[in-house]
Amino acid sequence: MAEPDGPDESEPPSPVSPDRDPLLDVLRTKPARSGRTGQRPFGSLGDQIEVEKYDEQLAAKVADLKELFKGTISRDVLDKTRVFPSPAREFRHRAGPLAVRRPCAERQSEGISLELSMWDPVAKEHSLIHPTEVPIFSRPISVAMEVLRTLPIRVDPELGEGGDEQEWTCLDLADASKPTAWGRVIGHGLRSAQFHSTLSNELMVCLAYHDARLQNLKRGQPLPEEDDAAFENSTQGKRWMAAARELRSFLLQAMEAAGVQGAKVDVVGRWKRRRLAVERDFVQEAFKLEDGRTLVYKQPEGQFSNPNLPCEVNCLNWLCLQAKEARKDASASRGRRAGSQLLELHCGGGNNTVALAPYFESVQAVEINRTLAQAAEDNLKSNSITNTTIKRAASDKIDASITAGCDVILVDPPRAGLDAGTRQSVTQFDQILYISCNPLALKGDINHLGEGFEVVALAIFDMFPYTTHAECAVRIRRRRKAQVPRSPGRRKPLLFLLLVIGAVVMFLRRGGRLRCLAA
Ligand SMILES: C[S@@+](CC[C@H](N)C(=O)[O-])C[C@H]1O[C@@H](n2cnc3c(N)ncnc32)[C@H](O)[C@@H]1O
Repeated sequence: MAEPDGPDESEPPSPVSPDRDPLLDVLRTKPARSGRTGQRPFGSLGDQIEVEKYDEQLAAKVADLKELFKGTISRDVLDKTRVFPSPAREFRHRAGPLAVRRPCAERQSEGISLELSMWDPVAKEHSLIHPTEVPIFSRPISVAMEVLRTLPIRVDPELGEGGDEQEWTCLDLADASKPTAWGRVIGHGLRSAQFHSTLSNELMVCLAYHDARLQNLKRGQPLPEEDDAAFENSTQGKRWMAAARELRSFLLQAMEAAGVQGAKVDVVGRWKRRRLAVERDFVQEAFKLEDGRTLVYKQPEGQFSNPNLPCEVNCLNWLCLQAKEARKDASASRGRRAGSQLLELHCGGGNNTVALAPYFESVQAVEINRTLAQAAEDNLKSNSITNTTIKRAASDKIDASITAGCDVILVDPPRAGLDAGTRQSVTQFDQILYISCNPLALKGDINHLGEGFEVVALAIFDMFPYTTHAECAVRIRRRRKAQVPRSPGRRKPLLFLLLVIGAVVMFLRRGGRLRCLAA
């Protein structure tokens, strides 16, 4: 879903109730808000989440999606759509970046020291996030959000409500008579916070900072206090690390108090071209697939990963089944070895790669983003995958040496769908697996393949509950020659050829008869 190093595309879209804003209305009537994706903009978490209506809302979403795919996917396949619901609460393992705000005087007096807010593109304002009222975040994330609000972190006065320049002191939690030093360090320049958790209760909190001095520095140019050009050894870096360790221990205590089992917390600080991590700048995800394997994934800070992990596991299980089907299909029509080599584009950190590799003899995986390509390499190693090569490249710029021999392709493009070059190369494959977080782009790309291909399986994963968004996946195969429906346009040249042949035969026969008469 994410552009390389671009904005995080895994943000929660605006919650909507199905009767107010059905998908089709959004897709058909709203102008494209993010480039050519035609998608509704991602938005804030309001007060419209109705957990008790989850099933009803999902049913409406599925009906809308089936309606959308009518004419592109056969009736038979639509009827057999596999729908994978999400848990109705605590399903989101990513949140942010959420803007940090200084609370109004009234909230300060209630012990709130910072607020987290999100830009609401519908209301056109920042709306505050109260994780307890919006029960979609994983436990580690909601506990961390809640505790951050009350820790003595002193954010810059300019982040306050308009005109709220009032001074206030954040007192040390241990000694309520002393102002806290670590809270000042953590709060100084803090602009946003991002959260990333795992099913095994790991949590990474990433704090993004503004430092006016860095704006004008050239790449590689040090700050005055960076004696040996290393931020972590500068006074500022050391002070931040000490403060971040304090913060981490408060977060860990809060997890324990909330009964979050086996919690592990990391805190990362990010400035322009500078980054510090208390321990690690990634989380390690682990889960079990239906084929019995337990997979482990390193997910680097600030990079793409699917936000709804239960849905992600369903998606991987479905892909493994479809990989088997694609191979069976390919070998039935083209011989035993057909379908044994996979080309995967947009492999990211290797989520699908690691899951699918054992289902093929070899895999070539392509990713444009350097950090993700490296994470994919690491993930292959930690899962003992040896039949896969990762190539860092743009999907439309890969040469024949990579694609040679591959006859199954998997694509998982960003929200905009396939670019023109990749669309073209996909048509060379007999078996196509396509995962998409944008049904509209998926539909366009399937239609572009034309009549030579057919969708044979469709799955809907409810990756973004309470919104109009969903993740869809399809298996597409090239039709066998006899199955390709002839369009009237294609019949015309054939008809013409038959007429010409008929005329020539008639002419020859008449010529022969004349010669006979002359003899
Ligand atoms: C929706 S994500 C999927 C990532 C991965 N398959 C996963 O499940 O984690 C799309 C991925 O495509 C990558 N990407 C975007 N444009 C690309 C391009 N032109 N060529 C190759 N990869 C690209 C992004 O960096 C991102 O990792």
